[in-house]
Amino acid sequence: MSDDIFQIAGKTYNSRLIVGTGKYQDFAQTREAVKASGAEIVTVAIRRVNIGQNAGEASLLDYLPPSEFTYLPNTAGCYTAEDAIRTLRLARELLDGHKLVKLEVLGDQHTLFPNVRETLKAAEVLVKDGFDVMVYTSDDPIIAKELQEIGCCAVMPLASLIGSGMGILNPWNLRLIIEQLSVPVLVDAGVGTASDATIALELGCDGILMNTAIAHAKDPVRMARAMKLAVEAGRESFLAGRMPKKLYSADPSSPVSGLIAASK
Ligand SMILES: CC(=O)[C@@H](O)[C@H](O)COP(=O)(O)O
Repeated sequence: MSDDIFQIAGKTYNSRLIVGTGKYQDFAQTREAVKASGAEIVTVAIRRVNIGQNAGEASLLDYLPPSEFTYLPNTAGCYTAEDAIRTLRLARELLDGHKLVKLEVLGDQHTLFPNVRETLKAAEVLVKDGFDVMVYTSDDPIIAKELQEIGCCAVMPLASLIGSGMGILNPWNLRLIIEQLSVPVLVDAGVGTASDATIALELGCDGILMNTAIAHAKDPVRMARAMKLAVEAGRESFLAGRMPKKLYSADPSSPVSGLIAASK
């Protein structure tokens, strides 16, 4: 049993990878990729994916049963605090009082950047209403701290724009957020490939949330496996502690003293 515990809202998980469930060919492929990723938490856009809202249609719940996965309903597509709150209250009804949610309130359709003013407003209401709120936000350390103070159970700054696959654009801001917060910090959005995930965990992020990098890979199931390994490698590397960086100079790998003199 590892002593490297990853907890969200008091529950322990083995995997530090949270995956989205959108953008796949069909629910069968979603399931295969999620299984390959090793993720135990799956996030679901309540406005886009059927988990019982549309009776008579295929439901994700049949492919990813809540007995096997922790659901993280999210507010993708919401542009106001009011919309986000309403959406998560609906999710709570659909999932029998479920409390763990992902809040995202978007600023505009072009960037899908978070609207932090509306995000803060919604977070206050949802926390008071008893939700465990994992919150998508910008990589601004001041806002991240405010969200923790409001009572969010995890803060999730973007690596880069949702769906862009641009990777981590500002590792320095992420470092500031990680240093200052005591709740888990997860990178959410912008991952393009497995090395991005490794870097996020190496920086000290507690976990990572991604969707497009897996769903839009040529082989989503294989990429899901790669992400699992990348997250594990990044975490191990973080815990191992990297060798100190030096000024640009070499350091021979073999000893320099006691060398046998070369014969003439
Ligand atoms: C699934 C989800 O919640 C997305 O809104 C999330 O932000 C992931 O972004 P990527 O698709 O860039 O991984």
